[in-house]
Amino acid sequence: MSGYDGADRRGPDDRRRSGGDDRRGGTDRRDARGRQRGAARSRGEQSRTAQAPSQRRRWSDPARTAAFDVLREVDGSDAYANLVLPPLLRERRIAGRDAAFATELAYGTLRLRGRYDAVLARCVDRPLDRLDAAVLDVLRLGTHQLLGMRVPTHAAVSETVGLARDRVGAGASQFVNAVLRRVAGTSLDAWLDELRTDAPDPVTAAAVVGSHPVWIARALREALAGDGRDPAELDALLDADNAAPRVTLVARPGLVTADEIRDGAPDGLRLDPGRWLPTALVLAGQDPLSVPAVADGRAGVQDEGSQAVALALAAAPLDGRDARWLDLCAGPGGKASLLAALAAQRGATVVANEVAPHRANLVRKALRAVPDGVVERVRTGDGREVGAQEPGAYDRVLVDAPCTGLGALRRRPESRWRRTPADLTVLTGLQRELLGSALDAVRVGGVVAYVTCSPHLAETRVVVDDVLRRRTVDGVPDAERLDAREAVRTVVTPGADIPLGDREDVQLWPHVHGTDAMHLTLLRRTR
Ligand SMILES: C[S@@+](CC[C@H](N)C(=O)[O-])C[C@H]1O[C@@H](n2cnc3c(N)ncnc32)[C@H](O)[C@@H]1O
Repeated sequence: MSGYDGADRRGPDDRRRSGGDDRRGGTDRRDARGRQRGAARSRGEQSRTAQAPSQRRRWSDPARTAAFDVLREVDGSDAYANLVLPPLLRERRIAGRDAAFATELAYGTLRLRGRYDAVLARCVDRPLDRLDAAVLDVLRLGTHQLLGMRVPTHAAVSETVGLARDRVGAGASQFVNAVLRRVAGTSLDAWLDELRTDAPDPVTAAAVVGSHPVWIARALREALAGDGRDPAELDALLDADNAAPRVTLVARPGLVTADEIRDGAPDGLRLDPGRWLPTALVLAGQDPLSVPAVADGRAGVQDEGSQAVALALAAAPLDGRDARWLDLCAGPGGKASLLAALAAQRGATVVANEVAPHRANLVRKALRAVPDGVVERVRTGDGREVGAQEPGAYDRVLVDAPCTGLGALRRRPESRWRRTPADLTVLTGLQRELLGSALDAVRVGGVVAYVTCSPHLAETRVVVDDVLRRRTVDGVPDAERLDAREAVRTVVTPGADIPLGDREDVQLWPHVHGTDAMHLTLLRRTR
């Protein structure tokens, strides 16, 4: 081990100087194994043999530097990686394979941070929280290249050591070199066996190997069991959270069809049918905005699970008037636009409510292709007040409640490390109030869809049970559960045999359905 003590010895000017050279990126010179072909030559470096060892690899390559900068931004400013990385790649003109490499490196490292920290803790002679945070991020990036990507050991170590030298300092680079060689000395399978064996109990083992906080692994295991599934599926579920999700498009009914999207797509763009829904198309890798229908709002980017719950609300059986629909928590407008497209076909109108003004603006933008007159208004306000302000005014109401997002962890690489059990207390209180307001806002006989992108039982079944209990008079609640499975089955592609369990509510799962873990309960107001 080197004598590096974890301190960042360079001043900020040094850091700025070494970081200011990133615009050299943008060439498509990376080979399939993560090496940059001719990178040294393109930087005008001397040949390796002509250099003194201390001068070797003065610059790290742009893709690794970009991934490192994203990790620092996520760690230091609580930023969201998927908001930081794309503009950073554009600004530095990093494209093609380099962009794909930087994206996999940044997102994969963030997702698998828990697993890699457990490995690194076995290779470093002090607690990880005593390392300089930048050094720890460099080590995580190197470990992901070694254990999570197919980068050859030599390239992974030497390029990461170069990154450490550039971004942190020479002392750190020796330390990084020593630690990464220890990581590389054991295979991924052997590391995982060791982590599993050392864990105090099976859930902790699954959490460490599957790179989730233990409290989340425990909650997901309970949710699987609560949905009648085998808790042993936990490993598969955690694995699914660690895989990059595919980009799924929605063809908004009446505005465009899946076939029309395909016909209008640029040459060479691959669009496959969705797994469950006729409205869904899967895009292979490209920028969704290159699809004309996405650019003009007739289509959008939307997970198939999100499409399914919105379509199911519109398909739920309803007696009598079906003229006014409400989306109580609409921002940024994905489900509101799908509902509005359906409402246009059925002669209904939609009110979209959102508490955050900037997100209400996103809803307006998302609704731009919906025919005039269908959207009654986009209202900026607290959804908890709508029930009291407009009692019984709506025929269908969607409550897509703010939640922990534990069902969409694969989309937000860092979020699992930010969430805490304390978030549940705040969110579940809000969820109860929003569902109560929705039940007040719907007419007798009307339908409410309670939706979360979390399978956590405290956010799903417990909220619904509790709200119904509070609305009970003489032992009878004023709303009843409908069979949400039936509603979902009516909207899936004919012949698609979607597994939906044996409860009336629907819980989708990434490892089973390939969707986010969306929850749907359908309720009918009875009095
Ligand atoms: C899960 S997101 C909704 C996603 C949206 N339905 C879609 O498909 O694009 C929850 C939304 O609820 C909003 N929200 C939070 N508290 C709210 C409240 N008290 N009233 C209304 N909306 C609220 C959040 O700002 C967020 O935009």
